[in-house]
Amino acid sequence: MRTSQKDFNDAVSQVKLLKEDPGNEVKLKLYALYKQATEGPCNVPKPGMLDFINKTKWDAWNALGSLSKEAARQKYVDLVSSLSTSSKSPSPETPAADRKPPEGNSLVVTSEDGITTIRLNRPTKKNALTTQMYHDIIAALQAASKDESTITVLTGSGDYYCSGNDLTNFTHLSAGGLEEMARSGEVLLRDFVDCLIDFPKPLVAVVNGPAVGISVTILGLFDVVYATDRATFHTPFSHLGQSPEGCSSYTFPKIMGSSKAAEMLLFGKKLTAQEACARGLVTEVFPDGTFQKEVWARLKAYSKLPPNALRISKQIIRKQEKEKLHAVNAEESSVLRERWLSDECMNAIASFLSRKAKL
Ligand SMILES: CCCCC/C=C/C(=O)SCCNC(=O)CCNC(=O)[C@H](O)C(C)(C)COP(=O)(O)OP(=O)(O)OC[C@H]1O[C@@H](n2cnc3c(N)ncnc32)[C@H](O)[C@@H]1OP(=O)(O)O
Repeated sequence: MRTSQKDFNDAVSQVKLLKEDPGNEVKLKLYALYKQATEGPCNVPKPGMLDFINKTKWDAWNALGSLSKEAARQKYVDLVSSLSTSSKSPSPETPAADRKPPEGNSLVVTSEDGITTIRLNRPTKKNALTTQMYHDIIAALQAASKDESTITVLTGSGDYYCSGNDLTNFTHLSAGGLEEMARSGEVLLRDFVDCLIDFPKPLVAVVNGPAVGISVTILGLFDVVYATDRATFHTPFSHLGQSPEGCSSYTFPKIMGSSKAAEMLLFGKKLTAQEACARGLVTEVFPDGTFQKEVWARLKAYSKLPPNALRISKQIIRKQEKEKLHAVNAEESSVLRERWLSDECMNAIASFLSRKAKL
């Protein structure tokens, strides 16, 4: 059956009324089909490499090749109709457990039983770290260093611990363009990692699921790392045209030996929790079913230890390394600034944004 112009116009109006955001991948498909349906095959010049968003949209439109306007209209209408069906609000009978939890603040900080917990809370984005979240974690660590708690914990909500840097951070360009974005990224990264290096109390990572990128590299700066057996540890820097940060170029070889570190940091070998534990990056692995119960019981017991003794002991353990770690952090951050401006990195980010590549 042919799609009429009216069906198409109705579908265009329906998109504006969708109750749920259909996500970037679908929005990109809708954009491309709309352009093809209204203007025909893509014949406008390709946007520059730095113009991530418009380049991604152009790629999606261009990928439709010589698809006819009518076929594009039909695909657009079909896609919108599938979205309208799937985004109906849940009926009153839908059990609460089947509904998505509300996603409020991206970072939730709580203090209880002598433990300050900093929880990454963007489960639908696998707890990817936005620029604002780096600032908020710095502020939370600064507050935790002075509060009454004995131990500080970093963990995640949902099925992931953290998928690393939010790759859309690269698309928020200010008037200073990419150079300015890279410069401010360097400063933010250095401040964030400095804060972890200087953190005065026991710092524990409760790794509740897979960890990627910077959420893995900074583990070398934690005092204890507990992981569910579902966790994986992945540092795909070369795939992203980037280089290691979080002092991992120094801590990883020290923790696991240079060739095991190189396998992770150069070739992006993804480790299971057991492998990470065998290499010394993880302190202990727990079965997923009892992970939360066992870990929090253990931490509650540790939090009753005398806080000043813990603080002083941590200081003496870490003291010799601090200067070295700050120097490594400054160098890694500066190298990354240049990497972010490279074609290799820009192509990798553009590729993620256009959903051509998954790690
Ligand atoms: C200023 C400091 C800079 C510090 C430098 C740091 C460097 C790094 O951390 S490098 C590592 C960066 N991270 C990645 O490259 C991971 C990219 N993500 C993925 O490869 C995958 O999403 C996945 C393997 C983490 C999960 O795959 P899957 O289970 O199939 O789930 P989805 O891909 O559908 O993800 C759901 C949803 O979340 C969005 N998302 C996930 N990770 C990120 C991310 N790192 N940045 C931005 N967005 C992310 C993903 O796009 C999906 O969103 P929607 O399509 O809108 O649903």
